[in-house]
Formats: sequence, C-alpha cells, structure tokens
Amino acid sequence: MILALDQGTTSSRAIVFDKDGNILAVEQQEFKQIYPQSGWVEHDANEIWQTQLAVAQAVLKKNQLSASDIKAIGITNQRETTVVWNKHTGKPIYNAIVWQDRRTANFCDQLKEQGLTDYVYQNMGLVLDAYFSGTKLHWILENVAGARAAAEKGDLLFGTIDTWLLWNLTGGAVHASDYSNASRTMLYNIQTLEWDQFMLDTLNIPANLLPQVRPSSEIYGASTAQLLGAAIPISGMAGDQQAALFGQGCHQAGMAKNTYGTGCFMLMNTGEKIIHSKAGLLTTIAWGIDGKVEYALEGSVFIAGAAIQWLRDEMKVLDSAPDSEYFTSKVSDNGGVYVVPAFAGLGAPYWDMYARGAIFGLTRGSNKYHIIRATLESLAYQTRDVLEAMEKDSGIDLQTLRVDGGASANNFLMQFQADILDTPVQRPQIIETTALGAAYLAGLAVGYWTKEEIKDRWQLNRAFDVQMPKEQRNKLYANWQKAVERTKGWVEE
Ligand SMILES: Nc1ncnc2c1ncn2[C@@H]1O[C@H](COP(=O)(O)OP(=O)(O)O)[C@@H](O)[C@H]1O
Ligand SMILES: O=P(O)(O)OC[C@H](O)CO
Repeated sequence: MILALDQGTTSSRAIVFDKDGNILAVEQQEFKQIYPQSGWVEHDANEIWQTQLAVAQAVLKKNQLSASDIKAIGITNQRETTVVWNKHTGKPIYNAIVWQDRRTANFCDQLKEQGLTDYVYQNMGLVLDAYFSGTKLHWILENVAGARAAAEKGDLLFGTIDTWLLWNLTGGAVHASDYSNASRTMLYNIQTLEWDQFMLDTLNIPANLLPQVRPSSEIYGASTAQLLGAAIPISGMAGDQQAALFGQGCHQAGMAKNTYGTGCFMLMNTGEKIIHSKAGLLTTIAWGIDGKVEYALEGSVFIAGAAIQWLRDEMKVLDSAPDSEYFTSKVSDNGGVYVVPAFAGLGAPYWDMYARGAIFGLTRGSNKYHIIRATLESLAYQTRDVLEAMEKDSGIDLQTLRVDGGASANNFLMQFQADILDTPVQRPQIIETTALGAAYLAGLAVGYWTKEEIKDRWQLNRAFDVQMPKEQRNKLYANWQKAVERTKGWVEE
C-alpha cells in the first residue's frame, strides 16, 4: 500500500491506495483560514503540519494498518504558499502566506516598472503576479522583525508546503523540494533547472534559505520512526495540480485535465517542450522523472470551489457544498444573474490583481437559488476562458476534458461545463487524482508499480455530452465576458 499526503488549501488529507490504485481509506481535517486584512490570506504552518500528521496517523490506526503495510509515502500540496522557519528550533517565523494572498501586488507592480515582466515570463514561465512564492518570501524577510539578519546568518529556511512537510516528516534531516513545486516560486529557472541568481539578487533573497530541488519520484528520505510507528520512505513529491495531471494519466503531450478544488486548474502536458503562452497561461514544470523534466501549460483560476464555500460560510445560503446541486435545480436558469468570484483578483487568462468579486444582473425577482446557480456557473465560465487560451497556445482542439477535484462530483456543474465549452467532459472513477498522482510517483520510485502498470489505469465514471444549443451558449458566455470586464481594476491602491 502507498500513503498519499494531500495538503490542500482548506484541508489536509491522508489516503491509502492499494496495488490496483483503489482508495482503501481516507482521513481529512479542515484547518483555519486566517484573513488578517482585506486581500491577505494566511495559514498557521504548525497547524498544517499537525493536521497532516494527525490524518496520517488516524488513517493507519482506524484501519488497523501498521507502518510495515505502507511501502512509501507520496506528498502533494497546495503550491506557492510560503513558509519560513528557524532551522534550529523548527518554528515558523511568520504564518504561511497563502497563494491567494495579494499583499505583494504593489511590489509586483514595482518589479514590472523595473522591466522584469519579460524576464519572469521567459525564464520562470510565469506572469509577474503576487500569486507566486518569490514576492511573499521577500515580504517576510522585509517585514518580520529580525528576519533579514537571521536569514543572512544562515538561521532560516524557506519552503513551499512540500518542503515544510518533508522537513518535519524527516525530523529536520531533509530540506528539499521537487521540480514541479520549485517552478511555482518565481525564483526557479525552468530552462537551466537552477535557482535563478538574477531573481534572487533582485528580490534580495539569500541562496542559503532555499531547498535543494530534486526529481518528483525518488527516495528523499524516511519519516522518523516515532511519527507513524516505523520509518517509511518518502519517495514522491509534486505540486497538487501537477500530481493530478499525473494521476489522470495525462502522461503524453497534448493530454489535459481540469481540477475543481478551491481554485480551478487546467494543465496540458507539453512533453519536453517549453511552450511560452501568448494567451495568458503559465508554463510550468509538470514533473521530473527518470532523469527527464517535462513541462505543462497551466490556466490557474483562483476561486472555484472556494466560491461555493463562501456561499456556505459567509453568505450562509448552503449547509454544505454538495447541496448547491439540489438548490440549483429549484430554478430553470440563472435568471440573468452572473457572479464573478474575483475574490483574490483574477488569474488566467486576465491576471488582474486588483479585480474583486461582483454579482451582476440582479432584479426584484432574483432569489438565492439564482445566486447559487450563477456561482456554480462561474466555475464553468472561468474554465472556458482558460480552455480557449489553452487551445490557442497549443494549437490543439481538445476532444474531451478530463475532470477531477471535489466540485467535479457536482453533476449539474459538469453538464453545464460540457455545454458551455461545447466539449464533452469525462469524470474518472477516482476524482482524488491529486493524491493518486502522488501515490503513483512514490510507488514508482520504490518499485511498487512500474510505469507500464499505471499507464492504462484510468477508468471512466461518467461522461457529460454537449446538450445546449449554440445560441444559448453564446449568449450566456457573452454576458459572462461582459461581467468580467466590469470587475477589473476595482481596488485602487
Ligand atoms: N458537490 C459539490 N458541488 C460544488 N462544490 C463542491 C462540491 N463538493 C465540494 N465542493 C467544493 O470543492 C472544494 C473541495 O475540493 P477539494 O478537491 O477537496 O479542494 P482542495 O484540495 O482545494 O482543498 C471546496 O471548495 C468545496 O466548496
Ligand atoms: O488547494 P488546491 O487543491 O485548490 O490547489 C491550490 C493550488 O495548488 C494553488 O496553486
């Protein structure tokens, strides 16, 4: 069996997979979202580690498994989220700054004014945006008392969540990341496969903070014996979206998947080729395996399932996210209502750090069901924005879209998605493909699986074919585009 640790934006999960890639057991714990100011999002890095450890321990205990049943551990994680800790005490010096956090937007603008946009695009494959780790790390060094001096003395370590978990699991013995996570820092050169000295100098980041970057499937170290009962090799690591691409079996260039979690992330495998987007996508490292690095094009949508959580937690119009499907069926259409959930600005393909969320088209007859429906629909429209960019950049007309992630369980959403894209949608048996991908990467490295064995494992759960007439699709999407335009540049700083 393989144990996958899936550290997401809103919860930590531990999933045990058997040799056939089936889920044997799952444990999950949500943790605190911290919003210290408008546009800021933080996590307590200790709580991330504690919840992740607790679910790993619980999944073994509740299922009468022992460490010797587990051949390897794979780690997959929310990407970009930035932790800095003291390497002697193991204590974070500040909360983890989450990928959705916009506090460095102004600093990004200054970097743009210095003419860095093209450098970042060519060498990091990224858009110069507050999304990525580099400016978050810079902020911590500049703003946390004593941080700069401690960094210069060599007392601090930086990591994205993969690195933080690996360091804790190995009792501080291993400070490493994998190619896929490193490519999201805006500090890692995806052409030379090295930390980029020019970016480090520009952001004033001492190189001694940085983890070693290693392949996504190899033995990094072992968990310390007291954590899970005995030492277990940790042999797979990848950012959650790249892990999902792997878990969806998109191992060949031209294959793509879309994950509906907190955000929505569409990735297309482009093989060993770096394709620089002209349509607002990112170029990222998919994984490094067997001495070879492969790349992907990515469309990152910041708010997707999080908008449904917002309906549940802030608007209090839902008791649970799955209820959104039932409530949506209470109205026959969106009643002209459009929700643009630009709560953290807009990601691909717009890249507007100053956009904010809005509801359009309200009339006296609008009710909560329309708003719930319009919120679900917004996930599908955002996906179309990204798919159009993907098709332009790759020159590939996608015949079907493979989907996964929590919100892909929503049948209304998946049908609407196929209709709005005018492309059939395929949902696999296992929608926990992020964890599955991490398990595959870990299992490959310890010889639990061969590449051949995992190649054709993908199984269809349900296909959603296009049913909507063209005129209706065009009208809905045109209104969406109009709504998006009106949210842009809302915050003036
Ligand atoms: N049936 C559903 N319909 C709509 N949204 C859902 C449904 N189930 C879960 N979600 C949303 O999906 C997200 C959880 O998906 P998950 O893949 O676990 O995300 P993450 O890994 O980002 O934490 C939540 O934001 C939740 O609101
Ligand atoms: O937590 P998730 O699964 O929504 O993923 C977050 C992404 O990795 C952010 O880039």
